[in-house]
Amino acid sequence: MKTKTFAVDIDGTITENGVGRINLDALAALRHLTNIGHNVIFVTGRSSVEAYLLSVFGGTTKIAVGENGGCITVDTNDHILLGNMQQCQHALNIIQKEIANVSEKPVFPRMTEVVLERTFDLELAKQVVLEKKLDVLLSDSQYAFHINSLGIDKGTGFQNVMKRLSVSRDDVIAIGDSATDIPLFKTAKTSIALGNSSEYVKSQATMTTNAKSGDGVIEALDKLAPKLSEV
Ligand SMILES: O=C(O)COP(=O)(O)O
Repeated sequence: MKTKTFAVDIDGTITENGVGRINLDALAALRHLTNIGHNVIFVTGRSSVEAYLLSVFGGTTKIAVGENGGCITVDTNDHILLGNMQQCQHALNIIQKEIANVSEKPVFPRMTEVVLERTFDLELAKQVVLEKKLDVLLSDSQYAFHINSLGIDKGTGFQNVMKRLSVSRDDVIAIGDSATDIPLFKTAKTSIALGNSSEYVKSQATMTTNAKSGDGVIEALDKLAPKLSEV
């Protein structure tokens, strides 16, 4: 059996979205996959340091894609910056002039992106980005809105990791729940949208689960289990 690489979202996938509390059974299942030789890599809109720490304490593969693909942490003091913070800050200034109630969300420090409270109409902000020809991408993780440099998403960030680990698409399994996970789904042969995903997100995955978040992760891993015995 060949080593598989799991690309796993955090919020809404192994945590209760908005609360940040980990489903311990889901984490134990991911640790088990790591123990039997698979890669389990967190790919999140959180900072890559949070995801890296989760991999240390959780016992999964120690490399993390954060900031929606803008930043990869490969070691305690080794971060690969793919996005450009200045571009995102510039876009924020312009969006704030055009739209009310746009404020930064208090989050752990970011190196390549801006994170916003979900307190305004994202579609309106996307119009501003188009009209002003800003080089950024706006997205909604259901936990926060994000401003990332154009060309940066979870898919491009994870492709960088695939190259580093010499992993091919055929051996990647992506698990997620929100629109920001769709580019990640596209990097994987098998993609799993959890029960708490919107119908649109589900339509972009190759598999769906009935159960939500962490329970959905366990349901998906049970379905895949026959293919995932010791490598
Ligand atoms: O948006 C965030 O900061 C976290 O969201 P994610 O872990 O679902 O990507």
